[in-house]
Amino acid sequence: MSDKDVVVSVRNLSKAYRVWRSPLDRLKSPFLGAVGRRFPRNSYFSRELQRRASRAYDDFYALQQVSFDIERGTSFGILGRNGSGKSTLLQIIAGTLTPSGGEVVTNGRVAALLELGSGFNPEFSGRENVYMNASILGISKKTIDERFDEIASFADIGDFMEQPVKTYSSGMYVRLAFSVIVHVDADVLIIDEALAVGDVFFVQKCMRFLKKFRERGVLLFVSHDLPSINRLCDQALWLDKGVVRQRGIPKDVTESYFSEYYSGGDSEKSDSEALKEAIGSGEEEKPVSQRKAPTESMQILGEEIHDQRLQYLNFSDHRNDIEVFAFRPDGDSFGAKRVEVVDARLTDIEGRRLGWIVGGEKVEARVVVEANETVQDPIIGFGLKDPSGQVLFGDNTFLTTKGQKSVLRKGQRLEAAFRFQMPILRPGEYVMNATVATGSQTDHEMQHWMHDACVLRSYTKSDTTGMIGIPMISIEIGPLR
Ligand SMILES: Nc1ncnc2c1ncn2[C@@H]1O[C@H](COP(=O)(O)OP(=O)(O)OP(=O)(O)O)[C@@H](O)[C@H]1O
Repeated sequence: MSDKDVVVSVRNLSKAYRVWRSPLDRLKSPFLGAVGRRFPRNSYFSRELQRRASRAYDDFYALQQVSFDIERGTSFGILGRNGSGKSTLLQIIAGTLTPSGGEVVTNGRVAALLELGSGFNPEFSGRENVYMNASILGISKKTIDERFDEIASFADIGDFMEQPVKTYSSGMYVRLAFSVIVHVDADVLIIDEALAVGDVFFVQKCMRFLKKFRERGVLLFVSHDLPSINRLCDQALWLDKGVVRQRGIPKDVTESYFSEYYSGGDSEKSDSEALKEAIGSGEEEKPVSQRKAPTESMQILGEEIHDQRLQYLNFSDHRNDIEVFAFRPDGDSFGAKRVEVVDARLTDIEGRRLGWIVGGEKVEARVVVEANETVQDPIIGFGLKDPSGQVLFGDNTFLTTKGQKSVLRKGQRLEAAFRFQMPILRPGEYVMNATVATGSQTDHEMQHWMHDACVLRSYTKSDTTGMIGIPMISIEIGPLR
C-alpha cells in the first residue's frame, strides 16, 4: 500500500464465467474430462477427450483488467447498465466470488450487504445468524454479547429475532443484515440495491448511519439512480461491458454516462427508459380516483400563477400529488427533552391538516412543542429530506424571534408555522424532521430532534428537472421581442 490510506486496491481484475453451449454439453463435460484422465497423460485419447470437454463452453468475461484504488473516507459509487459487471465486481471485493485474474487487496474489515438471501442460514434464528455472521467477520463472542441488544434494537424486528430467518419478509431480512454490518466496526461497507426493500424509516436510519460511516471508512455501492450517485459519492466508476469506461468525480462520470444514452451509444435502451433511469426509480402510479379532485388544486395554485400548462397539469398524472401521513410521536429522536416536539404536520394556510398536497400549492409546516421544564429562547425548526436522507430545504424561527427574550413555562405549548410554496417532488418517500432547541443559532442546546416526524409520498410524471422542481410562474416562447 502507498502512503495514502488506500483501503481497497483492485489490480487487473478479470472474471470469466463459463457459458455452456448447451445443457447437454454441461452434463457431458465433467464426464468426458473424467474419462480422459483415465488414459495415460498426453496419450491421444486423453488429449482428445479433454479437448472435447473444453469445447463444450465459452469463457464470457464479465470483468476485464479492472484497476482502481479507494482511499479511506471515500464514498464510491459504481454505475453501469444491466449486465455490465457491477455485482460481479462487488462480490469479488466482498470475497464471495473468486476472480479469474488479478487481485483485490483490502486493508481492514469488509462487510457486505449483497443480494437478499446471501449471508444468513435460513434454518437458523435471527439471533443465531447474528452470532454466526459477526464471528465470520472476526468479532469475538464477548463483543457480540455486549452489542447484541443494540443490534436487536437497530433491526427492530421484535420476536422474529428468535424465529428462523426463512420465515422473514425481505424487509425484515434486510433490517437484520444491515443491523449486523452497522455493529461490526467495518472499514469497508459494500451495499447493492438491497436497501430499496426497507421501509422509509429504516432507510432513513441507514442513511444517517452511512453519512457518519463515510467519514471514517470506505462505502462502496451500486446505484442506477444518477442523482443519488452525485449526492452521496465522492468518486464514481462507470463499468461498461466489464471494463472501466470512466472514473472520476461523480458529476463528470454521471454526465458522460447520461449523454451516452442520448447520443445513441446505448442502442438497447430507449430514451424514455434512459430518462427514467436517470431521474430515479419511479413509484407506482396512484390511481387518479384516490387523489384530490383537480378543480381544488386549480384554486389552490393561486391567481399569481400563469403557467399555461396548469389546466393540462391539473388533469393529468403530470400533476405532483403528495400524500401526507400523520405525525409519528414514537419515531427516532434525540435531545435533552426539556422541551419536546408533540406535533408536526402540513396544513393549508388556514391551519387545516392536509392529507394530500399538490406540488406548487401554498402550505404550512407546523411544529408544536411542549415544555417539560421552564426554558428560555426556544427555536423551532423543520426540514424536508429526500429518500436518500438529504435535506432538501428547511428553516427555523431563530431570526424571527432574535433579540426577544422569550420564556416557555413548564406545561406551555408553542406552535411555529412556516408558510411556503411546496416544490415539485420526484416520486418517492420523503420525511419531514421537526426540531426544538434553546439558545441561539450558534450556541444552543438541542432539546428534541425528531428525525422522521412525518412522511410524505410523492407521485408524479412531471417533467421538471433537478433535486426539486420549482413551480413555474409562467413559461413563454416566441419571436425575439
Ligand atoms: N454465474 C454466472 N454465469 C454466467 N454468466 C454470469 C454469471 N453471473 C453473471 N453473469 C454474467 O456476467 C455479466 C455481468 O453480470 P453482473 O450481475 O455482474 O452485472 P450487473 O452490472 O450487476 O447487472 P445488473 O445491473 O443487472 O445487476 C452479465 O452478462 C451476466 O449475465
